[in-house]
Parts: sequence; structure tokens; C-alpha cells
Amino acid sequence: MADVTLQSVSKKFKKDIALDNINLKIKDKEFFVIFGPAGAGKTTLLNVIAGLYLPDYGDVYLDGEHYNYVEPEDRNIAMVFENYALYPHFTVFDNIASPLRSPRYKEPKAVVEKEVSRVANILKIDHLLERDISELSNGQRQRVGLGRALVRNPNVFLMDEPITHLDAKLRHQMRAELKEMQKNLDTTTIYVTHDYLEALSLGDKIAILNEGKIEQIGTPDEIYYYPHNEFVASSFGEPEINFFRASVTKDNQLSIFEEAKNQPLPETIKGYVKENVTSVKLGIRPKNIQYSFTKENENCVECIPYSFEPLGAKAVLTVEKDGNQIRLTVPSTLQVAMDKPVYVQLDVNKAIFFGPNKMNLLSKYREDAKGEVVWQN
Ligand SMILES: Nc1ncnc2c1ncn2[C@@H]1O[C@H](COP(=O)(O)OP(=O)(O)OP(=O)(O)O)[C@@H](O)[C@H]1O
Repeated sequence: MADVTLQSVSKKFKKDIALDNINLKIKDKEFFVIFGPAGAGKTTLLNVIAGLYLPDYGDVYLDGEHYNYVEPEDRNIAMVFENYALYPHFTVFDNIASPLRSPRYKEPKAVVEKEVSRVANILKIDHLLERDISELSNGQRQRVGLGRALVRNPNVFLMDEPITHLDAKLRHQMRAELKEMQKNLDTTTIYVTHDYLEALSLGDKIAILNEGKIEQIGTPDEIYYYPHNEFVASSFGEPEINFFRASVTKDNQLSIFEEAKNQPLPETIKGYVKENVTSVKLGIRPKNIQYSFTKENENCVECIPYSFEPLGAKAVLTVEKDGNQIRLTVPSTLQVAMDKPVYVQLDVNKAIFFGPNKMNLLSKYREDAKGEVVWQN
């Protein structure tokens, strides 16, 4: 058990800046998710925590102790990768037992048996202990990989996309089990993923990484409902959030399209639209856009259907207006005539407002902890 702190950590590979001034405080026993697109720096960050990379600048602390120069094997940190590299000709028991039998630990037989049985129980693989790895499904192998990391009772558990390659159904099941497992283990877990559902469902806290920088740190609700900037807003949600440019008149009216003019700025936003700002961007999630097939009022925007993608009970309807595509979530039973107009209503009270710098108008950074955001209303 341990808390992990990174202070102003930067890491370069030749000219590539993989980590750029990272500040993080991960609490003891927290399930902390590092989320970001390919190349964002997620794996590099884990490697810095594990001690496999020394940061070029900045400091790593475990439980308040300076750890930059502590060797990886002395950190008691366990890593699980997407490719869990098991010994294929060993049994499940021998794979899980291998760290305890290593020259470093050399635990007596009774301890090995007790510990393997403990983790096999948590992971629900006790009935598989005598099987060879080659006789297991992918999901079962993944559990053995976790078991091998868990058996050492690590202070911190680092997981790098451990379930990415599993099929969708198994991934869903493993998500729930990982969460449950972490509760029982009481171990600080730092979990890397580029899957936003995994991030939202597993994380006590999420840090969003992009091009080596932290865009936001927050709870799943903060990230989803109060994204700090356009990047975070567009990274969470499927289909992706819609963005609309809107002009702001002197008397605080918003105009999005020709047809959706003169909608009053919501009260919560008024104070944050500065006098000289004449244009803002609205982010509206697809499920929050109303639609109809007749023009029900003056704020209905006439659009042309572009595509209809059924996805089980729901469907994604994409419509076009003045060259902009607008995504809506609709029931998959909805009958849409592709040659007839669809009218959409953009409820500005359900919108997230972004300023000219792509930042949420209601948020600002705390200077002392970059990535942490203060909400102004
Ligand atoms: N050993 C290395 N040598 C040179 N460049 C590297 C090395 N490791 C990472 N990089 C570069 O650093 C940046 C961050 O890479 P990193 O693997 O940390 O990203 P990531 O977020 O884990 O990506 P992915 O999701 O694709 O695994 C990338 O530009 C990558 O090319």
C-alpha cells in the first residue's frame, strides 16, 4: 500500500517529448486511471513510476520518499501488460508461484502454496491451478497474468491496457471483476487505457494525457459532465459530442444557425462570457439533441439526413446543416426518410460552453496543481 506523487516530471526521447511537466498525486488504495490516445505518453508514465525510466526532470515519490534512484526491483511495484508473457509449458500454479520462487524471494513451499491459493481464490481460477497455460482461454490467461503480479503483495499495481485484446463481452466482464478485485486487495492501482468506458467505469480518478501533458484530472463524473476543455469533452462519449460555433450578441443572446437565433445565454454562463467575446463554442451530447420531422417552433433547425447506423436498441442518426455534421442518438426503430428533412433543437441549457482558447468557460486551472481544475459556478 502506498501513495504515489509525481512532481514536474518530464521525459524526452531524442526530440520526442513523451512527458511534459507531469504533476500527479495518487492516493493510497486509489484506482487511478491514465487515459489518452496512442502516443500520449501513458506507458512512459508507468515506466517512470516503475523505475524503468529515470525522468529527465522532476521527482517521483512513494509514500513521501524520494524514489528517482530506487531500482525497479526494490520498489515492490507489480506490472501487468497487455502481453502478459506467461511460461507456456508451466501449469497455472507454477506461473503464479514463479515470483515467490525467484532467487529474490525464495519463499518456503508452504508460503508459496498459501499465497497462490489466496490469489487464485480472488481471481476465481482455483479450479485451474493444475492446467497448462496452453489449455486456457485468453480471459483465463489474463487472470493468471494478474495472479502472478498479485502474489507478491505489491505496494502499487501498474496495469498497461491489460484487457484490451479480449473480446468485447469478456472485456465487459473483466472490467467489473477488476473493480471488485481491487476493492478486496486494497492496493493502489494505476491503470492505463485508451478506452473511455474502461476509464469511466474503473477509475476513482482519471488523468487525461495528451501529447505528454495532463489535460484534466478528476472523478469520472467531473470528467464527463465538466470537461475542462474541448479535447476532454470529445474524448468521452460515443457517438462523440457535437460542437457548434455560436455568436453572442451584446444583449447576451446566442445565435447558432440562421434558424436558431436569439436564444438567451444560460444564467450560469453569463458572468463568464467577457464583454469582448463575440463567439463561443457549444458542446452538446448526441443524446441531448431533440429532433422532429416537422418544424415545431422557430428554434427548429432544418437538416438533411446523412446516415443512420442501428446499434442494437439505439441508433446514431447523423444529419447535416450548412456542411456541419450533427450526431443524434435515436431509437433504432425510428423510421427516417433519408430524402426528407429532420429538424433539430439545440437546447443551450444542456450545452457545455467553451471559449476561444477551447477551455470550458466555467473552469480554470489551479496554479499549484496543474491538471486539477476549479469550477467557477
Ligand atoms: N523507448 C522509446 N524510444 C523512443 N521514443 C519512445 C520510446 N518510448 C516511447 N517513445 C515515444 O514517446 C511518446 C509516448 O509514447 P508512449 O508509449 O508512452 O505512449 P502511449 O500513450 O503509451 O501510446 P500507446 O497507447 O500507443 O501505447 C511517443 O511519441 C513514442 O513514440
